[in-house]
Amino acid sequence: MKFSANLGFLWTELPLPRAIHAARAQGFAAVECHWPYDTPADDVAQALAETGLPMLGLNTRRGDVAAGENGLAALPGRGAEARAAVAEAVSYGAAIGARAVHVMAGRAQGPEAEAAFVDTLRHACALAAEQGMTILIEPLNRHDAPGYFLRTTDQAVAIMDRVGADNLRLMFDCYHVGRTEGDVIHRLGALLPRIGHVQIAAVPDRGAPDHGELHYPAIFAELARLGYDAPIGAEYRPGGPTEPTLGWLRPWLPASA
Ligand SMILES: O=C(O)[C@H](O)C(=O)CO
Ligand SMILES: [Mg+2]
Repeated sequence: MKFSANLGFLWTELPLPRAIHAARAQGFAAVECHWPYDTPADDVAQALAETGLPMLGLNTRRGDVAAGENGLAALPGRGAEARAAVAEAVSYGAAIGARAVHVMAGRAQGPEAEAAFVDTLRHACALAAEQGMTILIEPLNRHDAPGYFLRTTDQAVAIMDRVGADNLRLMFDCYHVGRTEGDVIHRLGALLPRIGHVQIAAVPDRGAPDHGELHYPAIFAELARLGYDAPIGAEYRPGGPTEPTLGWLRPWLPASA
């Protein structure tokens, strides 16, 4: 197994370029982030070049976070802002060589929200395809993201079918699936052809993937059996400095690391 450090949660006390170096020093094979937009893309690109780590993905902006917004793509009447957020993410992602953009749906419900989401995703997929990038959508659990449009993996598959784009994939976050859907190992196998990225954290506390309801050694063994060899995103809250929480990673590092 190879792992990607999610720098939206790990090493958040460091500026993003230094966090990329910290991830490399600890043996991660890749990095991913949430909202890197306050950091000049050139600085991120330089850190990636210095470390040799790929940037797997970044998120579209969420909108007015202070007002509780958590994405724009499924908000009826907000299509222009959603498209601008997609354009910004694809442009920033292209500048740093990122492989994927996670388009955040936002808090909305109902057929109009679904139509808005599908419309934004079709646009996003076309834009991302020009850069050879993938678009990801991620169901978020109701405890952490109340009111979020995209709730379940079944709903995500239905949306992907409706959009009908080759570069649209599911972000399968074992934490979110474990919190509300369960049956993680079975779902990974069933959804493998639709999955663009896998993320991990303990359930239910979202700590390091070494305790809690999900037994990650079994999940990693299943992913290996399925032939999944892309880096898995460590998207957990370390609750302090990251290094002391990395015991789970050590068995997966080469002996020299
Ligand atoms: O929270 C998550 O699981 C995400 O992956 C994310 O991108 C931000 O909500
Ligand atoms: Mg996630």
